[in-house]
Amino acid sequence: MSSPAPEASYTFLGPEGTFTEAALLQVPGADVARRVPAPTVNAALDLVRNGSVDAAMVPIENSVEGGVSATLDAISQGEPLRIIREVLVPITFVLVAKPEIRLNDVQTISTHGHAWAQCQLWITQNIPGAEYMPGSSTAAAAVGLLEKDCPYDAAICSPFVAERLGLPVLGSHIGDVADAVTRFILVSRPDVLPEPTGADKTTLVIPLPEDHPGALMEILDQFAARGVNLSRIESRPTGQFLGDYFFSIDAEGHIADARVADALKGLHRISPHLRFLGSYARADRREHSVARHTSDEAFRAARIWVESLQQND
Ligand SMILES: O=C(O)C(=O)Cc1ccccc1
Repeated sequence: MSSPAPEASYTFLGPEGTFTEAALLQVPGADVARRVPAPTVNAALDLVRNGSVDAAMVPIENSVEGGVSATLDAISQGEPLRIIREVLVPITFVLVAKPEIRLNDVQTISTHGHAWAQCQLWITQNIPGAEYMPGSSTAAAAVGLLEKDCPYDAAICSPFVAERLGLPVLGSHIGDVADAVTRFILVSRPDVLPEPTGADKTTLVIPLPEDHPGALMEILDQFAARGVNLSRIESRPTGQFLGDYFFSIDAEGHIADARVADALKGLHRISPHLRFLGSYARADRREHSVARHTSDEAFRAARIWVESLQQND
């Protein structure tokens, strides 16, 4: 199965109006599908794990701030999941406030941690000293402003949410980087493997084995030796004990490609508890070149040659 069935149902980091919902709406058919907002990434993934919905859209990586730790950790542990699609969304932030508040009055601001981190230059220049109150998403922070006794003055969200809620905009294009992009992933249960497209990505979670000097170099060598390029590598603590880490890696190619499959075999020998989180089409459709000696044909010829040598007759 290469994509969710036409009648598929979805969850996303909500409420309505998050950048994550905008990412979900790029999935064909999602605009007319059942869409269930979830309050956190973990809650969204649990709805997939317990079968309440078919797939969840969650943020994974930002061009300015890097990996979204909550997502990297949630997909790396617990019941296995599969990434079946990635979506890129250009991000533009606005500052909205309660109706009676002017820019000079803003003392406290709520938003998602990644949005806050990406607006630091504007905040420092325009409201130095403003205090941050963490929010579960940009849209949740904006909606909160409409509630009685909201404990903060302003929120950072998308222009779309500001307009829909009718909130006064005190600053537009407040992100530090004009063309920031966030990458989102569509996650399903592990019975789905999208077909290779020729421009694919494979995501892996590789625990760093204990008492294995040079393990990281050996892990990286599995990719290098087979001409598999990496597009993201991050280390995250497992939470078990100090110094216990796993690597979250995106590699170019699909598990159906011989060089990727062969790298996975090598990785399994070094770190047997590694997790395959899926092979799926790259959002930018960029194809990568494959050297002749790492092509499917080269691997096939090498296997046939060895098998012929192993025969006794
Ligand atoms: O809070 C949102 O709207 C999200 O979807 C998470 C997020 C936050 C900041 C940048 C991109 C995505």
